[in-house]
Amino acid sequence: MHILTAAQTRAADQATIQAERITSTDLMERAAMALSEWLLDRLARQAVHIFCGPGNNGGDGLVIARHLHHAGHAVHVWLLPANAYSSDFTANRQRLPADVPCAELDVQRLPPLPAGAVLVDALFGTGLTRVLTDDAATLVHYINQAHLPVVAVDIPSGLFADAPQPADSPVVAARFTVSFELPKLAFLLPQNAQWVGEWHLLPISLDKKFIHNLPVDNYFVEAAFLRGRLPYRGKFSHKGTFGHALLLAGSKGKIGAAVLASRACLHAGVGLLTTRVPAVGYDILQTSAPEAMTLVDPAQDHITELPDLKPYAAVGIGPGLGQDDVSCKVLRQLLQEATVPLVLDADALNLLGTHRDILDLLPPDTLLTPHPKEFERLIGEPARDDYHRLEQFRGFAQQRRCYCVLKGAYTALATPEGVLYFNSTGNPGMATGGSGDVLTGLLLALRADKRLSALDAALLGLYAHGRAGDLAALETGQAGLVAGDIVRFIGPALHELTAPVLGL
Ligand SMILES: NC(=O)C1=CN([C@@H]2O[C@H](COP(=O)(O)OP(=O)(O)OC[C@H]3O[C@@H](n4cnc5c(N)ncnc54)[C@H](O)[C@@H]3O)[C@@H](O)[C@H]2O)[C@@H](O)CC1
Ligand SMILES: Nc1ncnc2c1ncn2[C@@H]1O[C@H](COP(=O)(O)OP(=O)(O)O)[C@@H](O)[C@H]1O
Ligand SMILES: [K+]
Repeated sequence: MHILTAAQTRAADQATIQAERITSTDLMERAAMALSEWLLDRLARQAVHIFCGPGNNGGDGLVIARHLHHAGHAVHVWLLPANAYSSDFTANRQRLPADVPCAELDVQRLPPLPAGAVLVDALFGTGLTRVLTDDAATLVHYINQAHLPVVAVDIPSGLFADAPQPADSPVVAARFTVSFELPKLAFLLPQNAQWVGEWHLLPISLDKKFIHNLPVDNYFVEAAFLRGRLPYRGKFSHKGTFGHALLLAGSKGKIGAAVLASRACLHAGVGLLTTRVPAVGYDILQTSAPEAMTLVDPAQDHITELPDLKPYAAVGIGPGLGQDDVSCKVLRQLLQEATVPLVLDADALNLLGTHRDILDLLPPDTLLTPHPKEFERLIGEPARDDYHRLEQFRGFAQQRRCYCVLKGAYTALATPEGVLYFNSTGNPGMATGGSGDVLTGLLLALRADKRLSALDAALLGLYAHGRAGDLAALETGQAGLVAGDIVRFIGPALHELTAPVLGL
C-alpha cells in the first residue's frame, strides 16, 4: 500500500472524482457513510456528540450525524464557528434533518458532556495547515478533558498527517482513528500513538491507477503485497537448494540468543545451519537445536575466531555476541572477507557504533536490524523526533548502500534507494527478550536462499516474524508470549506467503 502525503491524498480524491464523474459531495457521502457503518457496528445506545470543523472533515461529521440519526441514534452536532465553510460542509449542513440538535459552540461557555457519550472528532482532517490555536485549541482541550471515548474522523484533529509538529500542539486524543483507503505516515510513529489510538482503514474505492502512479517513498506492507513472493519448494529440492547459513552468536550468559536465532533459522527453511558459539555454548546448543551443526570457538566465553567462510551462502552475526574486543576483531574480519549476504544484529551493531571505522567496511546489500536505541548508537546521533529518526534511517541506508531494519510496532525497512517499507504484522506480546534474535535467524535463512532478492527476503522476513507473533499470541495471549513461541509459528506464517504451484 502506498502511504500518501496530505497533498497526494487530496490529489487522489480529485482524481477519483474526475475518473468516476462524481461530485466531491458524492465522495464525501461514500466516505462518511462507510464511517457511519463502522460506528453503527460498534455503538450500543450511547448518545453521540459530533464536533464539526468548517472544512470537509466537518462535512464528513455532518453526513455521519445524518446517518446515525436515521439509524435511530441520539446525535448532537456541535459546530466550530468560522469565517468560511467548504461547499460540501454547507451542502451537508443543509441536508441535516431539522430534528438533529445542532448548535454553534461558544467556546467561552462549553456545555457539559454527558457521562457515557461517544464523541466524534470531525474538526480538522488533512486540510490542517498549521498548529491549532484560539477557539480550536480550546475545543481540543475540552474534548480531551471530557475523558470520553473519541472516534477521530480521518485523523485526530490538530495532528499533521506527515510532518512533525511543535511540542504541546493541541491534538485530539482519540481512542479510535478511522481513516479512508490508505494509512497516513503519522499513524505509524510511536510519538503519535497517544492521539491516534487504534486506527482502522475503510476502503472508499479511490482511483487505484492514479495512486499506483504517484511517486511515493513510503509503503505499508500487507499480505496482499507479499503473497506468492516466497518460492515454493520444488519436488526435487535438496538441502543445497535452500542454502547453508552460518550464524555467529552467543557469549557466556547469552547462549539463549544463539539458540533462539538458530531455531528460527531452521524453522524458516534454511537448508543447513552451522552456528558458531564459544565453548560454553556447545552442550546447550547441541541439546536445544540439534538440527544445527555447532562449530565451537576455541575460547570459553566469547567468539574469538572467524571460521572459513567458503561453505556458506549467508552469514549472520550479533545475537548475544557481547562487545568484547576479540569479537570486534571477528566482525571486522567478517566484513572484510565476506562475499555472501550478511545479517548484522544486536552487539554486532553496537560494535559498529563504537568502532565507526568498520562501518566503512559494510559490503553493499548488508542487512542490519537495529532497534531505535541500537540505531542511535550506530549513527552516533540522537533523533529529535520520530520523523527525524526516519530521515536519519533512510539516509543511512542510502549512504551505506545497505538494507536497514528499524524495529518497533511498525518495523520499517529502508532500502539503498531510500524507500521505506513499514511492516503491518506483530503485536505488543513480541516486546519480550529474544524476539529480535528470532528475527535475525529468520532473516538469515531467507538471505541464504539464493532464489530471493535482498528486498524480498527482508520484506518476507519482517512480515512473517510479525505474523508468527500474531499466530502465537492467539494461543498464548500477548503477556504469555515468549520468543520461542514466535519460532513455533514461523512455519505457518511463511506457508501463507508461499507461491502456489502453477501460480493458481
Ligand atoms: N472529496 C474529498 O476531498 C474528501 C475529503 N474527505 C474529508 O475531507 C478532509 C479534508 O478536508 P479539507 O481539505 O476541507 O480540510 P479540513 O476539513 O481538514 O480543514 C480545512 C479547514 O480548516 C481550516 N484550517 C486549517 N488549519 C487550521 C488551523 N490550524 N486553525 C484553524 N483552522 C484551520 C481551513 O482554513 C479550512 O477551513 C479529510 O480529512 C476527510 O475527512 C472525505 O470526505 C473523503 C472525500
Ligand atoms: N509493540 C510491538 N508490536 C509489534 N512488534 C513488536 C512490538 N514490540 C517489539 N516488537 C518486535 O519484537 C522484536 C524485538 O526485537 P529486539 O528489540 O531486538 O529484542 P531482543 O533484543 O530482546 O531480541 C522486533 O522485531 C520488534 O519489531
Ligand atoms: K478529525
